[in-house]
Amino acid sequence: MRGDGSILAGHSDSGPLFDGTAVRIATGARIPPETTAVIRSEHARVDTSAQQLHADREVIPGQDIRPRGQECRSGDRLLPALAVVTPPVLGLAAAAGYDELVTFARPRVEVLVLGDELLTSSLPHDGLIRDALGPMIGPWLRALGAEVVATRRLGDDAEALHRAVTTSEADVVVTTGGTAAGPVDHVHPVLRKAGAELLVDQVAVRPGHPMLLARLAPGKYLVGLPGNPLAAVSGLLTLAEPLLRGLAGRPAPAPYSAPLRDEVHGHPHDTRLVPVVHRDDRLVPLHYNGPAMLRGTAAADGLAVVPPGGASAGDELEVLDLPWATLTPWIPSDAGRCFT
Ligand SMILES: Nc1nc2c(c(=O)[nH]1)N[C@H]1C(S)=C(S)[C@@H](COP(=O)(O)OP(=O)(O)OC[C@H]3O[C@@H](n4cnc5c(N)ncnc54)[C@H](O)[C@@H]3O)O[C@H]1N2
Ligand code: MOO
Repeated sequence: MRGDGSILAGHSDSGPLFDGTAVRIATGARIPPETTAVIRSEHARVDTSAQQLHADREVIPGQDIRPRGQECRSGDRLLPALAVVTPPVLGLAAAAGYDELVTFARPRVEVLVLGDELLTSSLPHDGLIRDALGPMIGPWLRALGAEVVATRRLGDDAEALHRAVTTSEADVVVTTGGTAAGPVDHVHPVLRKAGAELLVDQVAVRPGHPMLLARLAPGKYLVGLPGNPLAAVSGLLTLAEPLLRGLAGRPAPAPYSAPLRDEVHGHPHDTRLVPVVHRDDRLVPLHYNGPAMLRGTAAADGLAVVPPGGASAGDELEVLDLPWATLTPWIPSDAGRCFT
C-alpha cells in the first residue's frame, strides 16, 4: 500500500476492506479480502470533501476481479507431451511458474556443399554456375527445427568429403550433389569407405530420385541431397524433414489433400513432386518446376504429390507444405502469370 492508501501490483497484502469503504487499487494488485467489486477510475467520481465515491454506472459484484485459478488449476495438464516450445509456450510456462522445461535438443546439422563448378558470387560464366543450395539449405533446415552448425563448400574432393563425414560432430550431415554415379560423384564411395549403412538409396520420386539416407554411426545420419536444386528440395521434404522430426521427437503432421485446379502431367512410373500454390481452395500447379529450377518453388506454398501417370483437374492430391506456407503471398487470379 502506498502512503496515499493505494494498493499497487506486487506489493504485500493489505488488510480487509470493510463494508461501505473503498480503496484505490492498481491493475494487477491483489484484491483486499471482503472486496465486492472493482470500479474503473474512469467510471467513478471521487468527492474529496465529503470523502465519498460515486459510481457512474451499475456495479456488478465481482466485476473486474480476476479470480484465482481461472486459466488453470494445480495439476492441470497445460499442453500435451511433445508440444513444440513456441514463444507462447515459453510465456505460458513462465506464467505457470516453471523455471525449466524438459525438451529434446534441436538436432545439430552440418551442411556440406559439393561441386567444383559452384560460384559464390556474381554471374555464372564459362560453365561455372552459382551455388543455389549453399544459401538455401541451412535456413531451410533451421525452419525444420535443426541447429545448423556450419555450411561448408568442399568442391569435388573425395578426401575432404571423407574427412568431413567421419569427423563431423553433428547429429546429421547433409550433403548436396555428388549422389549419382559420375566420375566426381563421391558420396557413395565415401559412405562405403566410412562403413556407413545405407538406409535409403534412391527413391521412385522425380525430381530427386538419387537422394539417399545413411547411418554413419549410432544416432548419426547423413542425408545425401541430389545436386539439382529442385531434386534437393524434394530430398529436404521427404528425407531430411521426417528424420529431423523423428530426432526431435515431434509427431508427424496429419497428411492432407486438396483438389487440383489444372491438369499435371506425370512421370511414367515414378511419383512427381510439383510446386503448387493454394488459390480458392484449389491447388494451382506452378511452371518452372524442372529439376534444376527453383522459380516455381520460390512462389509455392507446397509441393503436390503427383502419382505416376499424372493427375487431372479436380483430382485430390496430397500436399507437402513448405515450412513457411502461411507466409507465401496469395497470388490473385490475374497476377502471377509468370508462375502459373
Ligand atoms: N548416369 C546418370 N546420371 C544422372 C542420373 C542418373 O540416374 N544416371 N540422375 C540425374 C539426376 S535425376 C540428378 S538429380 C542428378 C543428381 O546428381 P548428383 O547428386 O550427383 O548431383 P551433381 O551431379 O553434383 O549435380 C547435378 C546438377 O546440379 C547442379 N548443382 C549441383 N550442386 C549445385 C548447387 N549447390 N547449386 C546449383 N546447382 C547445383 C550441378 O551443376 C549439375 O548440373 O544426376 C543426374 N545424372
Ligand atoms: O530426379 Mo533428378 O533428381 O530429376 O532431378
